[in-house]
Parts: sequence; structure tokens; C-alpha cells
Amino acid sequence: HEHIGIALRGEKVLSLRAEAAEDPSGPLIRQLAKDMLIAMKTHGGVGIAAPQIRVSKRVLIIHSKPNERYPDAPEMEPVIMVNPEIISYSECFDSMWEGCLSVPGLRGLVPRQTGVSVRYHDLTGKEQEACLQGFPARIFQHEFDHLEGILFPLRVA
Ligand SMILES: O=C(CSC(=O)[C@H](Cc1ccccc1)CC(F)(F)F)c1ccccc1
Ligand SMILES: [Zn+2]
Repeated sequence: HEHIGIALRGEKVLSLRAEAAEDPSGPLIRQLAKDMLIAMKTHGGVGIAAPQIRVSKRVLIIHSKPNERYPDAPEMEPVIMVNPEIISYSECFDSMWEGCLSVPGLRGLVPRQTGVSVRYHDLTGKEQEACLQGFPARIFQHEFDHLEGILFPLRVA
């Protein structure tokens, strides 16, 4: 499979507010999700957002799995979210080390809410809601920032 490249900090696509997907269950979004999954797996990420493969659309994937930095991270199937919205945040914050495929070689301690309640469309076009805590909530907030043109160094305390 051709190598799907990751956009790097400084590229305009990463600073834009991504556009809503008109048809969450259409062929374009399904192909985009496939490409994002390949790129995420190829580069060993635990999440990815469409702007990172240079598509300015509001699609993100979270795929928490144990890794060397967070060996007790929950193992989950990849969750593909189209047009995600944040319904509410928890009150508590914590700081965790983050990395980003678009900012290679940099790690930063980022304060974020520990929990988040989200609404999104899945690839069948069905509206879903999810309450995320811990590492999945962390990844979601990091990926949602990508849809707003925000990279994690901007949030480093
Ligand atoms: O696998 C990575 C590489 S960075 C990564 O997977 C980003 C997701 C992420 C990792 C760690 C904290 C928050 C988000 C995905 C990106 F780059 F596409 F946004 C990793 C980095 C730090 C801690 C645990 C895992
Ligand atoms: Zn990132």
C-alpha cells in the first residue's frame, strides 16, 4: 500500500478548522477512514485526525492500546468519529505526556480534563454518544484539537 504521509507542524492544513463532513456514511468518508487507519497503524499512533493526512474534514480515530509510556492504557477497538462534538467536560484535570505524529521527536506535559462526554456520527451515519475517561479521553481531546487547528505544544503548561 502506498505510504500515506503525515502532515508536519508548519503545514497550513494543520492550522485550519476542519470542515464538517456532509455525508458521514458516504463513500468519501469511508475511504478517508480507511486511509486514516492505515496511516495511524503505519506510524504506530494511538489516534489520528483527518487533517494529519492532509484532508481538512472533521473525522478522528481513537485507538487506545498499552504502549511503552502507558503500559496500563486500556486496549480498545479503533473508534471512528465523524463530526464529533463535545457535550461536556469533567471538572478534574490531569497532566500527561503527549506526543504527535505531526510533531516528531517532541513530547510535552499537557493539562487536560480527565473525562469528556462526546456526540458523533459513526460510518453508518448513526448518531452516537460516548463518555470517555482516562487515556481514551486524553487521546480524544488531542485529536479534537487537530480538527480546531491546535497542536499539543500550544497547550503545554
Ligand atoms: O504512540 C504514540 C505516538 S503520538 C500519538 O499516538 C498521537 C495521539 C496521542 C498520544 C499520546 C497522548 C495523546 C494523544 C496520535 C497523533 F499524533 F496522531 F495525534 C504515543 C505517544 C505518547 C504516549 C503514548 C503513545
Ligand atoms: Zn496529534
